Amino acid sequence: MKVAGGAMIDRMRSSTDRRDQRVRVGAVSYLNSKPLIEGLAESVPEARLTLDFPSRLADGLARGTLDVALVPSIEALTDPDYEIISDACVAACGPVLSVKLYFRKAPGDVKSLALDEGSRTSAALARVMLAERFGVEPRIEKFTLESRIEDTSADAVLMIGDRAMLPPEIPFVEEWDLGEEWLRWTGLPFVFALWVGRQGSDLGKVDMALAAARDLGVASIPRIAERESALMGLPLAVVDTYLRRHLHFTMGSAERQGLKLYHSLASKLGLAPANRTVRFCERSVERRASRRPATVNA
Ligand SMILES: C=C(O[C@@H]1C=C(C(=O)O)C=C[C@H]1O)C(=O)O
Repeated sequence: MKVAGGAMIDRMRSSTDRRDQRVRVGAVSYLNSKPLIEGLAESVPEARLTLDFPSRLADGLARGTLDVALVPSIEALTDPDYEIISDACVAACGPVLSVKLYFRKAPGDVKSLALDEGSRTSAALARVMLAERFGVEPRIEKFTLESRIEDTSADAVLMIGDRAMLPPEIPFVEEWDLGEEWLRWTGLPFVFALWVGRQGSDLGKVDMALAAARDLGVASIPRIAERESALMGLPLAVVDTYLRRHLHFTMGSAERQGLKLYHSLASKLGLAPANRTVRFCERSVERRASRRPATVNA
């Protein structure tokens, strides 16, 4: 008999204690995920939607307190039972605007790196780029969700999500947009987050609903941008351009290629399990051509 570890025990407990039988869906609370969850709560009443930071969603899925989550793309490799259940994703082909690495020293001289606590994928991507391109493997520090960039003295600081969309008030010697750097380096789009569930779990119609919510969300970007810019206090043009031009929300073959390359580079550095490939649930493989906006790289 296999002895259950902490995460497995949590998972067993959470599945036996449950009175609420609704499918527990976790989505990222950042602006970038709004087009993926448009109308989702209403369209699948048999699901319960919660919003949180990406790293916390990954922990919830691992512990079994979530059945499906929009997790950092590196997390798809962490459990052999995981599968990607939708072609809906958060991706960029060029500058992403909300994943920034700020340098106090030239990249080749970085000895300490503060990583946004909300991130897993960009955190590993920053380390991959520094190792592969500059041969540096800095000491890692945590950049907490409450911290301001002035609070850390690390040589480089990674910030993601809504707070990364505002320019820092202190000067840095160099700044990378990781979507832009990845495209320049590999010629491929980058997938930041994707919908993952456990193979064999009964998700009802949730996987279909995720694609439908994305289609509705993408068609509703002008309305979402108006609503969110007012809530966030950001200019409408910035929010609209971010959602319409910088991000895209469908995983096609180029995105899967980018994901595969990223996973192999992360594994090589010991940041993801080696010799594991992600499993795509049949319905998650997009049959249409990739719909990246042509203007992004122009
Ligand atoms: C584009 C972004 O993608 C996010 C980046 C993630 C990560 O680095 O782990 C996870 C989820 C995405 O929502 C962003 O947060 O700005």
